[in-house]
Amino acid sequence: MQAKSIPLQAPCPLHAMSTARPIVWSLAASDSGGGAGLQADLLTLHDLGCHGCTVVTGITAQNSLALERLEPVSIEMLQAQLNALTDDLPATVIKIGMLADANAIHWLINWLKQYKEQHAVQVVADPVLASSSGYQVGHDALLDGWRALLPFIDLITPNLPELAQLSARPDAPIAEQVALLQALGSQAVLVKGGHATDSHDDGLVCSGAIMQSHPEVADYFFSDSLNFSMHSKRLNSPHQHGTGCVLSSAISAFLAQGYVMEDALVLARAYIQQSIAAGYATGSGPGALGHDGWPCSGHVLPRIQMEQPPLAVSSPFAVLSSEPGVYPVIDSVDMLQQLLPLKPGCIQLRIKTGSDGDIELAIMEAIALAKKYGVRLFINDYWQLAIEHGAYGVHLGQQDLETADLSAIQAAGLRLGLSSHGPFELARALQLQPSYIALGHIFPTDTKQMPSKPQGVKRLADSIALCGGTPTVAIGGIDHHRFAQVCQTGVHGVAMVSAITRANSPSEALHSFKQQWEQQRAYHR
Ligand SMILES: Cc1ncc(COP(=O)(O)OP(=O)(O)O)c(N)n1
Ligand SMILES: Cc1ncsc1CCOP(=O)(O)O
Repeated sequence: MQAKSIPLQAPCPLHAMSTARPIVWSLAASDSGGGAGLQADLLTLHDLGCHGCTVVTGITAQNSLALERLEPVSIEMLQAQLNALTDDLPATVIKIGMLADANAIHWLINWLKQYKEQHAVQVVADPVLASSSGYQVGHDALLDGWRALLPFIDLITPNLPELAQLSARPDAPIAEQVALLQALGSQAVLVKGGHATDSHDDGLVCSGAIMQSHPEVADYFFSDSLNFSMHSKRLNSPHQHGTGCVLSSAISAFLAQGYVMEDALVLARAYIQQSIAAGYATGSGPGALGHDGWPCSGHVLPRIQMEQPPLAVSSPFAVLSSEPGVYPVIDSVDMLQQLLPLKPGCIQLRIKTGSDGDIELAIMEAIALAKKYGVRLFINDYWQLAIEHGAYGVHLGQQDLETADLSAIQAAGLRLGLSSHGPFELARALQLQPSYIALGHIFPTDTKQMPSKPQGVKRLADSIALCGGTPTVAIGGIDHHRFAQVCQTGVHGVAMVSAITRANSPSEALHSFKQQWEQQRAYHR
């Protein structure tokens, strides 16, 4: 197994932000100390490329040491603020924080019900039931109000004490407490494990024991279609006032930017990690989080755990001998024969139909031919045959991870390429330390039905930054018109199906892409 490292460019992310800022409303209370509440929400939303509007639900007198007084605003004033925003500044996402009065919650439920019937809006709620300094915001009537609000919330983000209050079952395992919230109408729940971290690896038991010395913080996500946990290194900064507000605002911002829920959660967790690291003292108590912009470094990404036992490998997969470069993805030995003399950076055999016998024959022939020309051949899906016949590498999708024997691929010294379709899958792929990560689809494609939306080059650049030293390959809808902008992101390889295989002359098309690649790489190095 070779260990030659590839010179990788550190691309400057183009940022996933455009000049048009999606609007997010924050319904929350003002924190006179500036570290939490509306103030933290606005800083976060702006930092992540959104425009924050505020609906003040209450005013607090607090500093870094204590919350001394809280005054709810009147229902009339709530209504006036919401009316003012509705016509002129409609929300993409509504973030709800501290609600200080049970009557106001019941009024809000009716209002939200109507608003959601008329507008495509997502609602993220952080049920602030007690301040971090110990001030109890609510009692039974407020809790009942929150429970009645649950069916109108797309994601609720309680910490463990808040979950215990909402479920009224503090001693039950987390999953049981969440099931109670789901029975009341919760669609998705993110339980923040930062407070009590008797962090059992199955994530399902909460003894309530405080173990602030535990090296990891874990958050647990539950929805109808997906459950997973996110694990991050515990940062022992004293300056963590407002973390819940920043997390829920960050999730709202990423949702408003068009990310699906699991991607928004992973990016928000990365943002929190970065924000805690940038925390700073304000007064003589716990200070505020820093706001350091779009997450663009892999070390802030959480470790994702979905399965029992978790997917793991003991060491990195074999590294590529050089960057992937121009990377045709083809489905026949015939096409391989046409392209190999042009020596593409890599090539992939991706056969989706045919008998087992024909497929094995094709794989054997392809491996022999690629060796003859000294071209690195990846086999899509058929990892056992790739091992058996000595391919250079294997390319797998995330669903293939459920059945593939990663240790066997690694032990055989084969390189592993993994697909990803967004930050959640990217984080999951990175923790397996593959030889490269494919990022796609970048543009609309007719070649394959995709469950996700095209990412575009801005997100491609952001993902490349998150991958750090792991080589990246862009795929999906890349043709002659789009090739240059893809190369400019600093990606290490460009995989293409139709732009090469459906060209009048596939070999001429490959030749031209190779020339452009050399020019672009020389220019951007
Ligand atoms: C380089 C490269 N990137 C992505 C894919 C897609 O692989 P996968 O997710 O396994 O989907 P199928 O190719 O099996 O449809 C790829 N093949 N190559
Ligand atoms: C296999 C695959 N995986 C993500 S997009 C894609 C198809 C890419 O094909 P094309 O280059 O023709 O758009």
